[in-house]
Amino acid sequence: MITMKNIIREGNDTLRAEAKKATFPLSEEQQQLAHDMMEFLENSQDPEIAEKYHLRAGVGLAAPQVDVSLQMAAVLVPSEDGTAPLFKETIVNPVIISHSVQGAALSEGEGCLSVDRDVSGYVVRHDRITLRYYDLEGTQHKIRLKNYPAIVCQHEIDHLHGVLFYDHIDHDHPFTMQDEDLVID
Ligand SMILES: CNC(=O)c1cccc(C)c1Nc1nc(N2CCN(c3ccccc3Cl)CC2)nc(N2CSC[C@H]2C(=O)NC)n1
Repeated sequence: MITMKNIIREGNDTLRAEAKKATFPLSEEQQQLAHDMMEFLENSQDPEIAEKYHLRAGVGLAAPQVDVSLQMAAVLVPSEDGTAPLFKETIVNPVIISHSVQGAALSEGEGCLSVDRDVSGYVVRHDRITLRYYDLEGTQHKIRLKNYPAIVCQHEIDHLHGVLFYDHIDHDHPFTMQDEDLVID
């Protein structure tokens, strides 16, 4: 299982590299990694397992964060009421093919499993995106996401291109955003 010791932190060059596009069929090893990444997110969101294994909770994990420079990320955004997740998918070779002009940012800022410090400020992203990606079988998908799931996917796609959330923060005006941008709780 993946634990925090497998997650690389700021300063590791892999976090700033352009990850390699996956080719299909994925290797057994790459398929196992996808499974392990999703399992990490599930474990991290379970208070008992997270406490037992000292896991930081996350809703997304990109392969470069476990030192594998491959364009693959696991996303598991739970619903408020604990029923079916808002979004659960392993996205391979994801591309944002269109997006809203309107921006959005998490009201509390963003955290990252690879950043062991609080960096405050609005991370303004696209509120709505049309995302093209491949699943583990190599089937192409084109979906529209908005608000929190859209923000999480943009955060994970950034990791595949060596971008970290605080690269987007205007440190002179960290809590300034356009009037039409949304603040998401
Ligand atoms: C500095 N302020 C903050 O971090 C911050 C502070 C307050 C609120 C938010 C909303 C903040 N922001 C933020 N909170 C999260 N979590 C909230 C708690 N949750 C969770 C926790 C426990 C069980 C189950 C779950 Cl689900 C896990 C996810 N996640 C992200 N990000 C940024 S996009 C990728 C995603 C990620 O997985 N990061 C590790 N940001």
